[in-house]
Amino acid sequence: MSPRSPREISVLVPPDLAPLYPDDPSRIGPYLVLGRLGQGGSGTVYAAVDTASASAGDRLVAVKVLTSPELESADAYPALERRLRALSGVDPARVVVPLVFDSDANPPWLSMPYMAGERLSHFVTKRGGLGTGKLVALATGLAEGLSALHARGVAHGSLRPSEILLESNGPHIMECAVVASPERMRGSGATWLSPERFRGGAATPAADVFAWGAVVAFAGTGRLPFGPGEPEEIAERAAQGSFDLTGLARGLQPVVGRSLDPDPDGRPSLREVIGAVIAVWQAQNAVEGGGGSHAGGATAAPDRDELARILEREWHAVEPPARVPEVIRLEGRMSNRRPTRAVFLAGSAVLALALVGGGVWGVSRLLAPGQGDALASDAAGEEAASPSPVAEEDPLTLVVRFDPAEQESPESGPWVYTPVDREDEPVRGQGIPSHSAWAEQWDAAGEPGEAVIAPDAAVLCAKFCAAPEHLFIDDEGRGTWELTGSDFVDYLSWGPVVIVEVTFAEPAEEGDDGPREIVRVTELFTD
Ligand SMILES: Nc1ncnc2c1ncn2[C@@H]1O[C@H](COP(=O)(O)OP(=O)(O)OP(=O)(O)O)[C@@H](O)[C@H]1O
Repeated sequence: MSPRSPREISVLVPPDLAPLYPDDPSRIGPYLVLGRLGQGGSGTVYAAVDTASASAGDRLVAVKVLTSPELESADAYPALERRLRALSGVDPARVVVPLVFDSDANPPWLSMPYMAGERLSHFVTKRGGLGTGKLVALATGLAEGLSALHARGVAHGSLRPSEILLESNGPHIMECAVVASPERMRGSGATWLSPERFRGGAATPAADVFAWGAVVAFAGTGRLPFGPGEPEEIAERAAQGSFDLTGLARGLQPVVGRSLDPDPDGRPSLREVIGAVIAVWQAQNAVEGGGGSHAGGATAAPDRDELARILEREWHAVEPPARVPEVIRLEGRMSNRRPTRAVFLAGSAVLALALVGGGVWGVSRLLAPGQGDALASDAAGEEAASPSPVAEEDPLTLVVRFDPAEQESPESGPWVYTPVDREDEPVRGQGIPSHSAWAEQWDAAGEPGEAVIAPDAAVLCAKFCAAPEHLFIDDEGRGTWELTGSDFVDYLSWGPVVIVEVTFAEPAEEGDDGPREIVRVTELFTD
């Protein structure tokens, strides 16, 4: 057996992974794309590899490229960013939450843990309604997941059986990134839409409680609670509170019935829902001689231990098919957005024109004394006769723009940067701008140059660290999250444009005109 090359890694992939289409991306953000998991109304989901993960079992992620109609308007993107950021902080026990996302990308994408299991819709359609124990576990698990979302200010808005995954350790709520519009839901999704949502109302916690009731009724009976028919007929019955819960475990009928109240104010809170379902389980277990204290009740605080106990005792989920090991070669891992030479040259010409009148915002704060002068002389065109942008007067510290789309060799370098500055003070406290919106606030202030990035360079990033919980900016708008030069290089092979302050190493020898070495990078950003 020959030893595996360090450029190969082993990944456990699903046995039935569909191949990529010719136009599918081979790389999304930091991930290598392996195959297709499926396509829905809001985008395409790919199986992809997190090459940074050390364990074969955890390397597989699902990456969803969002192309939903809800994202067609420009103002949808800031809202998407806020929502993804909030979702990243949701307790992942019962909700599939984003690991990394890029809402600036075109199209935006998010990665999530790869989840194997069966959708509730398929499960019930194939096997009929769930038994009481499993139904109670599903009902509490979903209510717990919705509570976790609401605790972060996120209403799901489009909960339905096809977005509930029955996984080996319990149910999981999926598809939280984009709220399906009432128009999109009205077709086949009318059953799960509360009357106020069907009329076009916003996603709210009360509407999620309604969807919870409809899903639990369906899961318990195998039938649609408002019966079959055209969406308008179903909505009419929902608006009249005309549901049929025959066959649903008797103890659950009152709380499910109240959840389906056409009036949002008449619906129980999730806390009441959880208390009521726990009480049903405890009563049943007492009758059957099982354990369980009778401390539940419709308004008691949900008991996390009891929820865990219910799942442990009652959840016998479908075991997913075993994943198979696959060796992935990392060679040829390249950005999908490599520029042509023509694009780069065109960009340089525009930058040369932009030199005159370059501003100096932050230069006094961001550069050492005297370095602003060097930039000003660049702007006045004194460098025009110089053969190299890295001539002797170049400062050791410079504010620059790295645009991954301009990198000829995003993995091996040298890396192209453009000096930038700005005239105005950035407005703070207006929310976090996108990478591109932030970069546009900076003007070119010098010719592009080439540098190498020391793998162990100190890197303080703000937004480009990508994982939202890593966004730490100090009072001066500088990144505080520590990475290394290697991480920054990796980012340059896939990420959006970034504005950073770089510090170069002292030239080894007088007159050395090779690419300068960057030993420190600090991302500049506002909040
Ligand atoms: N985290 C994940 N892990 C594994 N597979 C996933 C994951 N997320 C989605 N999938 C799979 O990707 C496919 C598409 O899912 P997606 O939720 O985008 O579409 P959908 O539910 O079919 O339609 P819609 O977008 O209209 O809800 C489905 O087969 C789904 O099981």
